[in-house]
Amino acid sequence: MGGGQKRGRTQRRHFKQSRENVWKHNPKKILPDGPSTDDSNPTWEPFANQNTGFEEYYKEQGIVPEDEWEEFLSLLRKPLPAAFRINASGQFFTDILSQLENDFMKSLEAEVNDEHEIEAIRPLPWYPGNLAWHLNFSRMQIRKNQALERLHEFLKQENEVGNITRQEAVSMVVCAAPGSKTFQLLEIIHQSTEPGLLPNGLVIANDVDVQRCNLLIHQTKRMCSANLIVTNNEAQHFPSCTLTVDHMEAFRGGKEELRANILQFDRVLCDVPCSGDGTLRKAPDIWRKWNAGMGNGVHRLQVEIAMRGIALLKVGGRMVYSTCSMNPVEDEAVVAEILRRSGGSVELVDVSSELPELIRRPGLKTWKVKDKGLWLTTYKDVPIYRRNVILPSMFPSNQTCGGRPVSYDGAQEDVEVLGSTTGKENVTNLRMRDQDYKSKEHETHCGNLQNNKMQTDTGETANKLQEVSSNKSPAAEELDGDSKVEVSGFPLERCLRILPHDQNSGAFFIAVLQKLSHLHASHIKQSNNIRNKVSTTVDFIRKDEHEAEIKPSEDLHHQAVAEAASSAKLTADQSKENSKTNSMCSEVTNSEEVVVCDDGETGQVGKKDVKGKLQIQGRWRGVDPVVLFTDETTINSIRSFYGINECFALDGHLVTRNSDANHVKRIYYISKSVHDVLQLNFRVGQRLKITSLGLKIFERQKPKDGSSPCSFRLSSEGLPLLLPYISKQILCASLVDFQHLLQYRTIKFADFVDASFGEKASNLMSGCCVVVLNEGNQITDNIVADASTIAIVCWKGKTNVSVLVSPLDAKELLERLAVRFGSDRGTLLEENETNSEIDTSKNCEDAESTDGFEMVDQEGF
Ligand SMILES: C[S@@+](CC[C@H](N)C(=O)[O-])C[C@H]1O[C@@H](n2cnc3c(N)ncnc32)[C@H](O)[C@@H]1O
Repeated sequence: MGGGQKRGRTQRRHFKQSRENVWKHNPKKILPDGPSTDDSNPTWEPFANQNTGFEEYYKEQGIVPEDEWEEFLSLLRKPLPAAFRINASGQFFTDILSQLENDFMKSLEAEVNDEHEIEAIRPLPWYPGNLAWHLNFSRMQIRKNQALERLHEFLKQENEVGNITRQEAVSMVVCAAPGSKTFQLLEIIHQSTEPGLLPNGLVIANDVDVQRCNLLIHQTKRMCSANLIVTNNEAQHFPSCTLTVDHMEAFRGGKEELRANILQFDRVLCDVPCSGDGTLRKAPDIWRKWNAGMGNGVHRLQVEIAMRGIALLKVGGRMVYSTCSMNPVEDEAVVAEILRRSGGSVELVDVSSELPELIRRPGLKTWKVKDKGLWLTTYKDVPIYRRNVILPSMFPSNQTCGGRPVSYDGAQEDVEVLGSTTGKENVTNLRMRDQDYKSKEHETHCGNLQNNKMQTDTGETANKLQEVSSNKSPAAEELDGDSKVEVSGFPLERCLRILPHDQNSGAFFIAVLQKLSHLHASHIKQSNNIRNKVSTTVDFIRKDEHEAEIKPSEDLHHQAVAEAASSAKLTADQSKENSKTNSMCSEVTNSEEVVVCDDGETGQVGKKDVKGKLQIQGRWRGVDPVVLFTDETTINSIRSFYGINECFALDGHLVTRNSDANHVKRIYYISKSVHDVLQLNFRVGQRLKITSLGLKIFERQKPKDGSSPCSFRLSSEGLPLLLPYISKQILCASLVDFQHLLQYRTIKFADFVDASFGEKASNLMSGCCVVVLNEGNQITDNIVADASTIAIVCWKGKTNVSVLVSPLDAKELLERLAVRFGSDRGTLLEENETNSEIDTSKNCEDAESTDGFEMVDQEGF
């Protein structure tokens, strides 16, 4: 795997930047007032864990009642306890659960050191099946505490092999950390399918940052899923993969086929980029950096990404919008803007009865915006020269200077006089920390407002503009009297905010949205107009002639196309982005999934597509094209060598990143759902920039002596999928011989305890083989494998059998066998560590027993 090591180092460096590190060279002095200033005398000092700007901001926003404020701050200043989730689709998940419940929980009883907690380690009460766990120690404490050493080792190892995933407790509610939420989504689709079958669905995970894409690929590789595509597009311009009006001409009379050719999603998770102040406990450097402008700065992008998510959603589908920020400008304001722009096509779902054990707070109905030290309660107060930064959508009413909301007509309902709606009645089912919770700040605002209706005039606006032009700040004057506050009429209390002191976690914001009908083309156009209005400097979406042709009364398909059109036609605009994309790609030329593209050959497109393909070469340069692997000779030789049952389809399911079949090194298996998306992507001219897809199933491996008739070995990741369909090159070993193989890595035929096993092994064809653990001393002539079968990929040489499993995986498997079958764990593990030094590749060239990816410990333990 060329470049694995290099990539590992780069990733480590990249992710170390955000690590828990409270003693760090701090070149900037910390002002008591918040953000730092330049300082030529660098000091070595711990990160400040206070920022008066932060405190003032959140007190004013009223996200925490006054009597909880000290507790809130005190928790924010403590390191975040570690949390992890057991991979329920892992073969050993019940063993791991039992080890945690029966071994670690008991043995660590004495180790509690936190006044908030009575147990050292406990399952999260709101997460089903005891599959998510909370440790009352930060990762730093775990690393340093000797009593926790055994637990630390256990967590590290299980995390590395994919049996558990470190994940922040509150982010388990939904979505993906660098891969962990995607992993969780994959688990969900796999669990809903019978063992041994591939799910009908798929997950497309997208990130604009190619380094994060690579980390995500690494994390999700452990899930061994053929139903994943990782893309590297800008989310706000995520391609539609929808056949547009031009294409539709070619499909007259074939609407059914056309329907199948629209890429729309049942679920979308928008875990958007944010200021991240909900992660203060694990990233304390945010204390130093935080300022109110951070939230304002990402609001526009968040709205754009969320709206793109809505456009890509099927009618009836749901989207989760989430941030790890507590800031209402990034949270409620964005949700309100989605509802406003969607014009009744989207509803905010009441999820108050879900996960009743999870303590959460309702979303705010009112908030303010802070800019350059000024508190702004309404857009009318925004000085003209700040209007390209502070947008109407940041305020609860989205009211412009003209007194009208800038969105669709129905958005008028969004403006209410404060006091008329608090939304409190909608949140009675939530398990609140304080059932009567209602921010005192809110009450104050409400009280003040009841006598102060919102101004919807024009005269006052004119006065303000005059004041602005004379360089005075009308906002400052009005705020002195705290005379008015806007309140959103949307049911924003249905959003949830989780605060650190609710359950000793980080902070998180979640909103669940459901698409009720297609977005009206005019809303899309209006959104574009809004963008043009609010900023003359940003031109996100090119005007689209086809959009205007689509009549709202046309059939559903047309509406779906209209929705998608907002970015389907971005292709031309995206050429502007090319230089950026290309430079990103050039950073990853050594990676496994994203490598330098020598030619644009995809091998799968018709004449018409070739033109598109050449354009794509420019746009996606630096990314190897995905190519369906159709070389019949090779496929037949693989099928025949391993005796792969005909009912296991290979045709149309194998892809590579190399168009020259003779030089293909790795073959990936893709599900039918991934195949369909891939075909659609070819048809629309490869708009999706795919960095990885499917499951590595075969790898080229030549025996030194050329004795094996098959030049591809099985990959460990692909084995569980293929195993039930293999009838040749497969052996059944007793527990002791299986353990010896893992332990010594290479064993001569004559040295197996079970002589008949050695004999059968010697009779196999040279090359790759599979050794299955014979758990119940079954008759071994007819091996029936299923999802619970324990098996490893090996190599049959002239005189011996060697394992093609990484030393780490071998160690883990030995440990699991020891726990399950009660073998002498200590001896076996010690010996295994010694033997892992043995060169496993002595039988064959290119033997990659470790799969070559250096572990990144950022998200580990
Ligand atoms: C809060 S993180 C969450 C992402 C992911 N769910 C995770 O936890 O790793 C935001 C992610 O958005 C990515 N991002 C930032 N801007 C983006 C954009 N315009 N399009 C797509 N991804 C973007 C960042 O690289 C980052 O990985």
